[in-house]
Amino acid sequence: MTTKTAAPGAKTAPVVGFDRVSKAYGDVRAVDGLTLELHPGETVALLGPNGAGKSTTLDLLLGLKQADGGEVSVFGTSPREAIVAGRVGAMLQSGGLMDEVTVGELVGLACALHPRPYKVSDVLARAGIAQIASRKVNKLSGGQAQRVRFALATAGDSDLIVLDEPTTGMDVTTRQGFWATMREQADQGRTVLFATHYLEEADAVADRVLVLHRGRLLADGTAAEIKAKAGARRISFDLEGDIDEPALRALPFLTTFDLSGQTVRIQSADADATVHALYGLGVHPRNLEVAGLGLEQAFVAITAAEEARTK
Ligand SMILES: Nc1ncnc2c1ncn2[C@@H]1O[C@H](COP(=O)(O)OP(=O)(O)OP(=O)(O)O)[C@@H](O)[C@H]1O
Repeated sequence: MTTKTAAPGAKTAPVVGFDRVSKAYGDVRAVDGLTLELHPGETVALLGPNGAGKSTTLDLLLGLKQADGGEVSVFGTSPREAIVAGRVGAMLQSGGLMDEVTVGELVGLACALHPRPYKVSDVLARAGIAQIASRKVNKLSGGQAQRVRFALATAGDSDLIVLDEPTTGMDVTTRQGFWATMREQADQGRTVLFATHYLEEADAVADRVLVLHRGRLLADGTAAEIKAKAGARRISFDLEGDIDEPALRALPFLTTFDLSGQTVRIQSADADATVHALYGLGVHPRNLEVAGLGLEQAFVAITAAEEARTK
């Protein structure tokens, strides 16, 4: 395997280009004027609540669905041309696996169809399914079937790997192995785009996070930038004696409030102002901690704010 690098100064087409792309199902705007570019070597997580348009976006990118408006390009060509040229490997959520064949036969077929195939034995080993190569595909557990889909996505030397919720059903060890392999792929210059509901995975693995909401891009940046964009901070402290809960709940800029025993945990859109007002109540908080949001909390804050804004 060689590392993929562009010639210095070369003007290359983006790996993926979405230019004002829309796709509706009846009244539902699944993808709504989406514009974005992906670049070589990026590992990009696509996040969004249920129904945000993640799968539709990936289907448009893979040419499995046609946009109603706008343009989708992959390596400067149509999705279909890029796929025929073997530049894209994909692992879809529940992509059908041919039931009556064995794992080895199916992976062998994927390798045979790829213009730049890897050795079948290498693909099986990388996906951790060499031991089950002779098993019929319809006899697999959910996690094993996911590994087979992963093997199909990496049957050849593709420049872009697209994964729709790839680790659903995988146990922790398999998941770790899976991401280690993906990191290798990205280190070799491949672009990896994955949709996920596991925000800790996005935080750990992706160097760019896209947050979709109702088919539109709500945030685009590193996980750290997304957390900063959410703005809010977590504040926790302990109080002694009687607690005036209504007064605490009335503190300014609170977005959440939780009182458990003598411990108060809140989120605030302006931690400085909240803490200032807290001392203004004349209480003496102990073990005061102010921390940034995790990606999961930032995601919830950003999408909730958008829900409130568009209500
Ligand atoms: N074939 C279809 N016919 C009608 N509506 C559809 C179809 N596919 C998707 N939708 C609708 O389009 C919207 C976007 O769906 P999509 O599957 O792209 O979202 P998603 O972000 O992948 O969701 P999830 O996280 O639940 O998988 C949803 O409102 C969904 O109900």
